[in-house]
Amino acid sequence: MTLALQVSSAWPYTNILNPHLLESSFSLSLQTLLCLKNISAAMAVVAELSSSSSYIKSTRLDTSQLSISSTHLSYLRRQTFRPVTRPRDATITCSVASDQVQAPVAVQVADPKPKNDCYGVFCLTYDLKAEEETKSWKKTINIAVSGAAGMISNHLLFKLASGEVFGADQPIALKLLGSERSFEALEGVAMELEDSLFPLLREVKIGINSYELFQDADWALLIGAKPRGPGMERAGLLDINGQIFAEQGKALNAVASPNVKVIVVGNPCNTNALICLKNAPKIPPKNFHALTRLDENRAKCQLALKAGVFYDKVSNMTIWGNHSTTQVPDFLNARINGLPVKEVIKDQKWLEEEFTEMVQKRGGVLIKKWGRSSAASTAVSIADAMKSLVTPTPEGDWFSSGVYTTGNPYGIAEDLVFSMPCRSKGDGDYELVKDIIFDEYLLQRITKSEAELLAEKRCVAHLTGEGIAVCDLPEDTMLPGEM
Ligand SMILES: NC(=O)C1=CN([C@@H]2O[C@H](COP(=O)(O)OP(=O)(O)OC[C@H]3O[C@@H](n4cnc5c(N)ncnc54)[C@H](OP(=O)(O)O)[C@@H]3O)[C@@H](O)[C@H]2O)C=CC1
Ligand SMILES: O=C([O-])CC(=O)C(=O)O
Repeated sequence: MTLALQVSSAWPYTNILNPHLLESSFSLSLQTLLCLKNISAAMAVVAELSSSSSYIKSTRLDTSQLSISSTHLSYLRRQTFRPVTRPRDATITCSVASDQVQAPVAVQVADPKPKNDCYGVFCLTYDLKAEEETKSWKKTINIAVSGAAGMISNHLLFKLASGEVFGADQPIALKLLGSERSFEALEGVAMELEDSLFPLLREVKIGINSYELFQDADWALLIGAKPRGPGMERAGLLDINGQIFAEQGKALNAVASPNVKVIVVGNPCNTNALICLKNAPKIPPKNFHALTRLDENRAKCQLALKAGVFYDKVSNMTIWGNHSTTQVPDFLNARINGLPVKEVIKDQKWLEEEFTEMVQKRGGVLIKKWGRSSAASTAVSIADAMKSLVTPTPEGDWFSSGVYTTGNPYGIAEDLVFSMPCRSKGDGDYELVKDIIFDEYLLQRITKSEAELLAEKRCVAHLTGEGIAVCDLPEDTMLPGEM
């Protein structure tokens, strides 16, 4: 919106710094500052804005425009200012000659509809339809990301912004959710996004309020979660993280696009996804996914290594069940060069024991080497999971995703989020693959993972609206990253 102001030296520029006005990012034209008399006065203001105010996060001055971007509402709250309801984005223009002195006049609000908060360069307005190169682009989609200052996001956001997932004609808006703790880091992330000059990245918003950040989200990538600390019981982790995902489910239900696609990454991701969907009754349960694509990718890699082929020759790889050490990498239905795995790798013992355990515990082995959990490969797998939903699945193949079991054709207990084989037409939706074969070994392993998820579900009953929680989790299972 536009605020028309007449500015004079009698209107001290410190008013510009009024935190109530600074409720959101705004820009001042250089011309406005020239009202303060001359260019050196303007430069002095810039210097002072930069140095004296802790809530001014960056200033930029070029020959035509000074933009001061700062200020998230929540950030201001931390500065103990109590923001009042103000226009969110203001352009202050000056209509007086630089040497004129005038008394301040009343602020006129030209457009009462507030524009969303935005970060830095992403506050500039643009018209995609006005440019030849962007005229044919699709409508901008909103992608909300939680845990946006974390390690996985740090890889993922740049892949999304590059156009790798949605293509070169799909502009995107990133809505980055952090917390009090991570707000500064989130600003760092936003600055790096600014400096990357991605043509497709049209909007970036950062904040700590899921109801603001999830507004009209077309995709929600829920990555933020508390890691399991030393001495923490799995039941404790389920409860702490479950509360985060219950809250985020409510926020999605209230403000996201009704057909939002949700990918839950934060662990324990299957049960977090179940909690999230139970708290979002307006969104189809089918739209919720728990990320098991990393497990699929890990399994493909190990089969390729054993068979002595490159990993692009491995297809039809299903991960069944929970993203935990009970997950089942299905070598019965997988293929190498189009042939059943068992025709290529004849070592059944290796498949049942070494291969299976290697995939289940790959995350933990990596943590031992790296000193931190898989971040880059997880980001790649999130991008893969999204691409699998927005591009048609190649004929005869499928991908794995943790999805809602109700109506599944495999006899898996209803009302869980369970990794299963899916195919997509590329419309964001998926269907479960029907022609799957089972043997005793596979069924037994699937049953173990199912039992674990049923136990997790009982343990979070207080978060899914199903009564009192009872935690009888199996002792011998862990997250992939735990050792
Ligand atoms: N499904 C899968 O295949 C995989 C899942 N994961 C899981 O993804 C999640 C994120 O991993 P990664 O990015 O490496 O982790 P990081 O620790 O780098 O970042 C995670 C973010 O989670 C948020 N967070 C931390 N503690 C809490 C808390 N108590 N409450 C709310 N949020 C918290 C923090 O953001 P903020 O302070 O902004 O809230 C932090 O930035 C983890 O749960 C991890 O186990 C990891 C690898 C694979
Ligand atoms: O347990 C973790 O946090 C890491 C994880 O999920 C994985 O590597 O698959």
